[in-house]
Amino acid sequence: HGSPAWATERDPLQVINFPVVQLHMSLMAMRASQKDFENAMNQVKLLKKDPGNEVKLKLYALYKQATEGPCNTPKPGVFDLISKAKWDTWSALGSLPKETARQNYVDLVSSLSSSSKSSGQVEPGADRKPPGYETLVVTSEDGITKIMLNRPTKKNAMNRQMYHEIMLALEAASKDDSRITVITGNGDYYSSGNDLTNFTDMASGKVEELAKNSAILLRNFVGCFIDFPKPLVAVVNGPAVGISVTTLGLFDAVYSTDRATFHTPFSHLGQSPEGCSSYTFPRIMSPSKATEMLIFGKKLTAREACAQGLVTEVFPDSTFQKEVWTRLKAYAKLPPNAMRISKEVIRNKEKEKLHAINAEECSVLQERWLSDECMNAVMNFLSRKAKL
Ligand SMILES: CCCCCCCCCCC/C=C/C(=O)SCCNC(=O)CCNC(=O)[C@H](O)C(C)(C)COP(=O)(O)OP(=O)(O)OC[C@H]1O[C@@H](n2cnc3c(N)ncnc32)[C@H](O)[C@@H]1OP(=O)(O)O
Repeated sequence: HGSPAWATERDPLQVINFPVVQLHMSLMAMRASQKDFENAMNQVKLLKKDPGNEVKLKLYALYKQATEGPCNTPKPGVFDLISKAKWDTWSALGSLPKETARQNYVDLVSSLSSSSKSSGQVEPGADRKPPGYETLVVTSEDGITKIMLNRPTKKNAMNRQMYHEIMLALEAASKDDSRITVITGNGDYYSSGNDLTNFTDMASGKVEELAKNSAILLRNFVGCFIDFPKPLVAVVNGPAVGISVTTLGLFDAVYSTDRATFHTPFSHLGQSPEGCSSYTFPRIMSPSKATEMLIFGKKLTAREACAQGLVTEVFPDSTFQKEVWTRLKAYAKLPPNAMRISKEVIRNKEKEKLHAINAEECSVLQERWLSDECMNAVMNFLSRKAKL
């Protein structure tokens, strides 16, 4: 975990990369003195749990408003995401008086300190808890390990952290005593695919090195799906885009709500297929149907994706969760060794081939990421000129 620059500047925010804690704004009527304000600044440095970026931005904005007044500095450029987020939050405070900002800052820190103290108490058995994830919620019950993508406000876009955490969660699930592993999304999307802000690092130079490292990350990520030993099921709770669609070809079953759509707009983004889809999709759905999706970016409805064989079964959205989980719980009662060995028999013949395809796709993409076509498409999205 690398701390972003804004967390290490001389702001009153010094810590990062712990799970988000719940924010409870205190409505204290008392006015905060300068001394209270200074105490609060010191308290922030002592917080045991990171309050999460949203709260830290709020703290930053209140601090600036309390000490400098309304924001009147120039708006940072589109690629300077962190400065822009700070600027946006400070600007949003408008003409809030300095005293009120100071009071709000003190109240906010006080609520964080009490929440940090109460969550610091050790629960019985806490030492047996699985490691925390920032971008996922991972649970295991009834023989099923559920890996839920958990960035709903970003439509579960996959940032670097999420790629790493999915790999870790799959590794853990392959070894735990569950029989089936499920990937699903929190909120209205399954996933909007690669987080396009992953590209903003390219603005900081060393682009070839970054593209090379990203290709390694992608290859390892897809490799985890190719090698996963237990039945792997996608519970597609909403629209799916990009890499969240292509990897479906490596799952053992894909259950979808009728609200979902399946979209791989690689040409629109100046990119090319990954997740072994250049191999799996033509086999699953026919070469020409795969062309429509992977080259022309045709978006499929869930029913169309089912007719093409990418989706195993579609359920009405109103009964989706209930029906799918009832079915999965029944499947999870089947003998685990038989399921694992059957998967081996079905998949092992293809494994070597899939790893070779994966390597080739990643090396093509490494070049694509450096192309004008790709950079223009990403910039259009980030500057709010384009959406899918
Ligand atoms: C060299 C660098 C390489 C990088 C690292 C490589 C790692 C491996 C790469 C693997 C290759 C993968 C390829 C793909 O997956 S291609 C697909 C990429 N995805 C997209 O192009 C989708 C972009 N998003 C959209 O078009 C729309 O957001 C969407 C249609 C999905 C939803 O529209 P809607 O209007 O309903 O919602 P919002 O746009 O308002 O979204 C809410 C907030 O979520 C943010 N968001 C959504 N999707 C993404 C995304 N993919 N990347 C970044 N951010 C995303 C959106 O900006 C909103 O944020 P704010 O509330 O802050 O505005």
